[in-house]
Amino acid sequence: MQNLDWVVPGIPDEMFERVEKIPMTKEEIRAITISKARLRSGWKVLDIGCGSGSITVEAARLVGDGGKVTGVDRSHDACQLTLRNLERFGVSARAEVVEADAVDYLSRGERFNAIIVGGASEEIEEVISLARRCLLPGGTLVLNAIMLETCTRAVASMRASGFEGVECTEVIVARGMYASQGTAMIARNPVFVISCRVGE
Ligand SMILES: C[S@@+](CC[C@H](N)C(=O)[O-])C[C@H]1O[C@@H](n2cnc3c(N)ncnc32)[C@H](O)[C@@H]1O
Repeated sequence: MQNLDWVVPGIPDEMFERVEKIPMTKEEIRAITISKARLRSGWKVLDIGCGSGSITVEAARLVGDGGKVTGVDRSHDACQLTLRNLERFGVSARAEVVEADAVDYLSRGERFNAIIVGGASEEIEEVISLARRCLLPGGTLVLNAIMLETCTRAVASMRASGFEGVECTEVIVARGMYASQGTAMIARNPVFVISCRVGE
């Protein structure tokens, strides 16, 4: 396996185990999403809709041995894949994976320093309002959305829930594909990264 001595997010996509039909947040989106979460060493992080586990893995690398990441997904196969990717990158001891629906899990009321949401767009208002109650002072919430409607609903809901520093970034990435005559830039789908924080 490629050397992973760096500490900033940026594990190449191809290093993760992938399974057909289980989505994965792509490398550049992942880096921006994690940057907006302002993760600190020792933090407790919740990754809702952990999918292939790429965000769970990167967060587990960043929070260090004193921190902990909980990946939650309603798909059994996604949970199993996340567990395998945690193992693959040697960070299983800093993480747990729970098979559950986002709203059900957040309703348990466990407290976190940061919550990252990659799924659950249908019930985004409820997820945001529950996340507000689960976040510790100074905590951060970051959501990824592909639909404009989800983005506007999320921004309105964050403001209504009393979050500070609500911001939305649309990330449009094009990657070079090398062909015999040169390099064609192939666009990926735009993704909204919506973030906010709880006051100290
Ligand atoms: C785009 S993927 C997230 C990818 C993930 N961030 C990664 O790095 O691989 C969205 C995931 O959210 C999960 N999901 C969607 N709605 C959910 C809900 N209501 N509760 C729990 N998980 C949900 C899906 O099963 C899917 O695995």
